[in-house]
Amino acid sequence: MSTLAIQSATFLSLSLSLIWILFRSKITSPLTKWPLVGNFASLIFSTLEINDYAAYLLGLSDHTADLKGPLFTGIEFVLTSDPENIHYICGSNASNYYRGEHYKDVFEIWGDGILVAESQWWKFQRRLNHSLVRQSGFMSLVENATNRMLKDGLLPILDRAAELGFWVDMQDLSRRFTLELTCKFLLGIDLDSLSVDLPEVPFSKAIEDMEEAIFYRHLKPLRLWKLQRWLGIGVEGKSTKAKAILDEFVYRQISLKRDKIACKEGKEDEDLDMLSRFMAVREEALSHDQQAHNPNKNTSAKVMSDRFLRDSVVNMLTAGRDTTSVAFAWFFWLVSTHPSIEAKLRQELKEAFHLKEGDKWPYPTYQAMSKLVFLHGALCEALRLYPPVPFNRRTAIGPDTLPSGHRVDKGKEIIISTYTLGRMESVWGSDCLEFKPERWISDKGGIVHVTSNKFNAFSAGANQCLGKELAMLEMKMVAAAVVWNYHFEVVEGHSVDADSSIMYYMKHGLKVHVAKKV
Ligand code: HEM
Repeated sequence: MSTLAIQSATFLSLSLSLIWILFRSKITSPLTKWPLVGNFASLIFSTLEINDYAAYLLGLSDHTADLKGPLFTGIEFVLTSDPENIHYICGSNASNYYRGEHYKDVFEIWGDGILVAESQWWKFQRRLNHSLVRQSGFMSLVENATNRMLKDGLLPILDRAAELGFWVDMQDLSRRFTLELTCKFLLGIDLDSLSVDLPEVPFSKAIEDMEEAIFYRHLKPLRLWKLQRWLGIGVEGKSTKAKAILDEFVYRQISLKRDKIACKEGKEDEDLDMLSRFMAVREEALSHDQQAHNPNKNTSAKVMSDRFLRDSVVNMLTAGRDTTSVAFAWFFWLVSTHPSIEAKLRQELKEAFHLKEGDKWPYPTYQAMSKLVFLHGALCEALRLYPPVPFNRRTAIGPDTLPSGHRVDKGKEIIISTYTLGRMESVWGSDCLEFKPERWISDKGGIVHVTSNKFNAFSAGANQCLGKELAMLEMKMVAAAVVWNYHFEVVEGHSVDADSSIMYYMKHGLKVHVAKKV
């Protein structure tokens, strides 16, 4: 090698080492805004997963930090996990905050649906979806579908894995389970993705590809990812193809449902699925529109389009499926790695349903699930430590000062780190990182209710999750049946890490060996 090459290599490695030492050293705080790269310098050099990095930053800054991205990127936001700020932004001063100017662009998968809508259009959808999940018979539909999918889908797969000794990916199985269940109450269909050969479901994969692109849109300048989308390259290219697959599936379901309803013309329609109801609302809007003085012209016009049906389905599909499946994966992992808690969960099931070791699972009703206080605590703990939606964002409509004293200008984005909030010592105590279902049980044996500005997994205020009760019910029914029937052992060498996505997925899934208990 020539002397010049050796000198250049030495200079380069010395410079890199110096930069590395500067960024990693204690004298340089990650909260320091560097001239060109803003606060992102330390992020580039960090080996932490992004949510852990947010927790680390917030730990250094009393739980609120004003952050800036590299020059010309336009990335600038307040990151917070301060419960008082959360209460203020989502509750007492919520009227000064909205989802944001580019929100619909970033979350294009949701079209104009409830998860991205604002003002009157959001109110209309909120009322509609609320009435659908509360309609009589809906919970029984969910109960029957859950038990049937346990009996005919999930449990036979786990039995087979236990008998033949092969490992299964519990994250993948949970995702298939919640997909089947959501498709049942939303579209009234079975996909058969929980059959033993575990077939690929293209539109399910399409949703994951779109979610990956959404995550990176939070880290890239707007112009960059829009250019990538226009060029059809990288995750953006993948996301565009995914959208076409998803839309094709949903529009086909709408058309099939229309045919089905047409065939039943004149007969009483007993379908409880949400798509049938969205269609009925659309028909109603069409008939209202023919009246001369329809006071809700704007809403009606939106409801009348097929796009309304598409967006309603996609919003409910992603809201109901991904969140719950992520919660399952972390719950099963926590239980499999905490044998004393697994034993307490089994003990609770024995007492509640008069079971002895080896008894067959009785598939209790959903009302009976309210007896399971320890299970409730264990699920809340999983949601606290591993919230399926690890962050949420809002944008200031006008200038404001947060309770933490931070100024926010008009248009400033605020990112709420739900992940950090669940791990804060000042909120949860010195054992905040421990999996302790007992913290959710009162001295009298009842459930401890924690306000949503401290336990934010389902968000807070007006936009709080509409499916919270449904999700808790579904999780209890599945978790109880699985914990009673099986014990999981994580496959040796399998690493359980979080993925970079808007959902707190496990990067490599959850590979477990299954042992039968019954
Ligand atoms: C463990 C399970 C779940 C978690 C952790 C969860 C979490 C959340 C969060 C954090 C939000 C707020 C999003 C925002 O502010 O932009 C939300 C909203 C929502 N969730 Fe859930 N969710 C779960 C299950 C479900 C289920 C099963 C359904 C459907 C039946 C559902 C339907 C919705 C809807 C419709 C909204 C929009 C509410 C609005 O903007 O008014 N969720 N959820």
